[in-house]
Amino acid sequence: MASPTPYDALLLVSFGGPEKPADVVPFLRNVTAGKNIPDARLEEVGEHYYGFGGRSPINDQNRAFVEALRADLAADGVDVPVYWGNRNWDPYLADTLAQMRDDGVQRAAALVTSAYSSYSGCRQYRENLAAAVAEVPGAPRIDKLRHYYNHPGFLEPMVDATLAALAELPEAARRAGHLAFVTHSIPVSMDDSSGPDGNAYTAQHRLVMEQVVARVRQETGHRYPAELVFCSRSGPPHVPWLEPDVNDHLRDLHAREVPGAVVVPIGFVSDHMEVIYDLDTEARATAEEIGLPFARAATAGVDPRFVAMARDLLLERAAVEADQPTDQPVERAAVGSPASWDVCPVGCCPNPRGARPALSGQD
Ligand SMILES: CC1=C(CCC(=O)O)c2cc3nc(cc4[nH]c(cc5[nH]c(cc1n2)c(C)c5CCC(=O)O)c(CCC(=O)O)c4C)C(CCC(=O)O)=C3C
Ligand SMILES: [Fe+2]
Repeated sequence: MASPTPYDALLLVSFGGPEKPADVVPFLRNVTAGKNIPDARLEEVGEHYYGFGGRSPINDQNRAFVEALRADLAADGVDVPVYWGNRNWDPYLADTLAQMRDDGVQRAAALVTSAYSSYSGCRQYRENLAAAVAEVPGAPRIDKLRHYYNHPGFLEPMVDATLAALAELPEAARRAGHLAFVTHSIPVSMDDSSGPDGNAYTAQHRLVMEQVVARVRQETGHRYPAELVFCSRSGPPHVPWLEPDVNDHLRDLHAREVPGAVVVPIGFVSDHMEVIYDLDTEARATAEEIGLPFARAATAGVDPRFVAMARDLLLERAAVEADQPTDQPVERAAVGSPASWDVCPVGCCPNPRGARPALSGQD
C-alpha cells in the first residue's frame, strides 16, 4: 500500500471567511491590509456578505471537505490526521500550526484551495504559511502540494457539472447555448507575472476550459463554443484587470442572439462567496434582465473524485520525498498538459509589493 511517509499530517489551507455580521468588517480588514482597495469596493463587498447574513459559505465548505477527506483516507488505510487553517479568518494558520506541533506533527503536506498559479492564488498562501511557521516555535515543516488544475479529480467533476447544467437549459438553448468559463479577475500585471514564464494564470485556465470542452464533446457529440470570462474585479478603476466581466459577456451573448449560457466556475473549488454572489445572484440577475436562459455548473466541493485527489497528491508527493525512492517513476495524474512542479520556481508569481519570505519555493 502507498505510504504517506515522510508526511504525518495533511493541512488544508484556505482563504477563510466571516461567519456572522460582526465578523465582516474585521475579515475585510484582514484581507485588504496594505492593499489599494477603494472604500466603495469594500462597502460593496461587505454588502454581499450582509446579504447572506454575514456568513460566507467557504468555511462550511472546508469543514465538509475535511470530513470527507478524513473518511476517504480512513477507507483507503492512509493513517494521517487532517488539519485546516486559513489566511484571513479563524481557524488562522498560526493557531492550526501550534495545534499540529502540540499533537507531535513534524512534517505536513499542504493542499491549498486554489488550483492555479498567481500571486493571489499561490505565492500569497506561501508567504502566509512562512509567516505562520515563523510565528510558531517548533512548527512542523510544511510542503505545499502542486497545482491541480489539470488533475482528473478536479476536471472530471467539472465535466459532469457542465453536462448537468446544460440539461437545465430549455431545449432550444441546450444545443446552441454557449459555455462561459468563469474565474476570479486579477490585475493584468499579476497575470503577466504569474508562473515562471508569465501568464500562467490565464494559460492554465484556458487548458482547463479546453479539456472540459473536449470531454463535453465526447459525451454529447457537440463542441460547445466557449469563452474564458471573469468575476469579482476590484482595485482602483485605472488599473487594468482581466476582462471580459461575466455580466458584460452575458449581454454580449444575448446581443449575438445566442439562446442560452452555462456558467462554469472553473476558478473556484467550492461554492465561495464569488460563486453564490457574483454568479448565482448578480450574473443570474443579469441573465434574467435580458431574458437569457442561464444555468450555473456546480463546483467540485466534496465530489468523491475531488476528495480522492487530495489523497492522490499526498501519496504522490510522499513517494517523491521518501528517503528510499524506488526506481519506478512517480506517477502524476494530469490531463492535457504535464503535471505542475512540486516546488515553485525562482521568481514565480512575485509579490507586487516586494519580496518576502515564502515556503515551498526554490527562492
Ligand atoms: C485569484 C484570486 C482568488 C482565487 C484563488 C483563491 O481561492 O485564493 C481569490 C479568492 C478569494 N477571494 C476572496 C475574498 C476577497 N478577495 C478580495 C480581493 C482580491 N482577490 C484577488 C484575487 C483572488 N481572490 C485579488 C487580486 C484581490 C484584490 C486585492 C489583493 O490584491 O489581494 C477581497 C477584498 C475585496 C475585493 O477586492 O473584492 C475579498 C473579500 C475569497 C473568500 C470568498 C468567500 O468568502 O467565500 C476567496 C476564496
Ligand atoms: Fe479574492
